[in-house]
Amino acid sequence: MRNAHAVATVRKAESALMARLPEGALMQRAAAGLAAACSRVLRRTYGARVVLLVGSGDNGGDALYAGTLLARRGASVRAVLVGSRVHEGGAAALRSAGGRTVAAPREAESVGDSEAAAEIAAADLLVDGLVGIGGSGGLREPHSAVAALAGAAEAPTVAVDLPSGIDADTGTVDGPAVRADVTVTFGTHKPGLFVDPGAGHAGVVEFVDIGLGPELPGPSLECLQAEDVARLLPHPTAESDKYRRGVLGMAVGSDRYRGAAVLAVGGAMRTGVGMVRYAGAEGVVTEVLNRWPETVASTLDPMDPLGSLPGRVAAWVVGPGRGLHPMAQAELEAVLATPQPVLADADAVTVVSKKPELVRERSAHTLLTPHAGELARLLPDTERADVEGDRLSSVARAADEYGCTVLLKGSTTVVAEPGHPAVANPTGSPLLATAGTGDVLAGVIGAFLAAGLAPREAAAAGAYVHGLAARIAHDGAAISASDLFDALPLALAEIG
Ligand SMILES: NC(=O)C1=CN([C@@H]2O[C@H](COP(=O)(O)OP(=O)(O)OC[C@H]3O[C@@H](n4cnc5c(N)ncnc54)[C@H](O)[C@@H]3O)[C@@H](O)[C@H]2O)[C@@H](O)CC1
Ligand SMILES: Nc1ncnc2c1ncn2[C@@H]1O[C@H](COP(=O)(O)OP(=O)(O)O)[C@@H](O)[C@H]1O
Ligand SMILES: [K+]
Repeated sequence: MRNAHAVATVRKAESALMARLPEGALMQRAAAGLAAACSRVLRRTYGARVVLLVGSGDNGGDALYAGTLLARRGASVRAVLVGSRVHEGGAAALRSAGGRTVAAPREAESVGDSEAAAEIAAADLLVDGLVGIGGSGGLREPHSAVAALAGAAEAPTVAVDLPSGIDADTGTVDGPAVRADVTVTFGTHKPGLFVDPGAGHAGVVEFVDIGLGPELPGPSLECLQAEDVARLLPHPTAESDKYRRGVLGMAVGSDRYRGAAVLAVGGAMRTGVGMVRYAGAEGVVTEVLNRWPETVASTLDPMDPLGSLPGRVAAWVVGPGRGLHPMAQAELEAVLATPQPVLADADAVTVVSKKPELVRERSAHTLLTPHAGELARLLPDTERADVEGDRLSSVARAADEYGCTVLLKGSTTVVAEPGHPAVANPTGSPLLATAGTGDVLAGVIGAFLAAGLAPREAAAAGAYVHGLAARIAHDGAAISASDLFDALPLALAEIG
């Protein structure tokens, strides 16, 4: 598990730890880890040209002390000083180790022709110490101009604590920001390293333990790793039978959207569900049975559709491709009236946004799985762009408002549940941005719910497996939702 803490929490823990340690000890620990990571990226430190981008805070201080260690190992180190002040101790240490400092021009227009620009262009390695957790808002000038030069340079970039220009708590990016190949983060991960667009700027995230652990409370965000998912996955045993493995009720697809039913049922089947009890219109039942003959399917009686919904299920998936007509709404209400956990996706999310009490007043578990547009509908005065701009706060707000688990799909899938840390999925991939993959996801998570996983864990594990399956299915060309069927068992086997 990778844990992340909000900046305010990190600050508090750091001051508690600093009070017990000699002055500067934490920065030395951070710098040692940072220098080691730089050496790994460089492979050969001796003779390498290392350029530090140094802002006026302690993030710059870390870069300067790490640069000092690299200079002592034979690197040629230049520090480009950006901003009104510099960490004096760090700058003095670097100079005494043979490094040089170069001031960047204060005016953004002059940065491009400066000595600093020439140093950045000729570097073998750039170290981004412009701003860390003390950053607020988008990068100001001349930081922004220096970040742009770093982006245009050929050298790999190692970011100190986090890429400058990303918001540490949310991962939002306002204007230019550093794109790192490696981010070396100290004490704990920062939420913005796991959530796009910040995550996309961080590259490979390396963690340096500076001894903060005992001072930290529980995380605000978790990022599951393969071993965490392996612990969650249901594994059939000798005593298993189809009922114990989990029976999933599925009210998905319609005459208009038959594919949604085939995709969602397939997602559940290929994740190892014990049994799917499917209910739908006659034409859809035929399609589902043609592709998945193992489905236990019933045709809804047009005179009494609710009466023909299957019973004896451990969990429900409702909504994908089901439509918004009154009958679909009545069906959703009937399913939500059962005591089983319910995953409500797509059209069902839209219905819930108009009747929040359907979920709020439920005592059984509900998992909503909106994309950004659907989440915007769930929240008052919220546009899609607001959700995309701050995925973490938006999904947490929806979970609180509806008193249930919410999984927000998209560039980083994030799961929130009141009273628990949010979860960010690390396996997502833009390969999944194609019609129907969300239907498959609903089936995958439904299989986990039916097997007895709690909604937060089912959602997080489902997103992980789904993203990994997309990567496995991808052999260089584009993939479509049906390609996930064969890849899902491979993803599950890879996780173990
Ligand atoms: N506090 C501690 O105990 C430790 C802190 N460490 C480092 O210290 C960093 C935090 O240091 P600071 O609190 O000094 O803060 P930062 O160094 O992150 O940033 C503060 C400086 O950046 C400027 N700044 C803020 N937002 C800006 C923007 N948008 N554009 C341009 N300039 C901006 C501020 O005016 C200020 O001068 C951490 O990220 C980490 O790298 C590490 O040394 C480990 C120990
Ligand atoms: N840019 C992206 N990067 C990573 N994953 C994405 C991206 N865009 C969409 N996805 C994923 O693709 C799936 C799309 O689901 P959804 O929006 O419900 O589409 P559909 O209803 O067509 O199936 C989700 O799992 C979502 O997280
Ligand atoms: K930084």
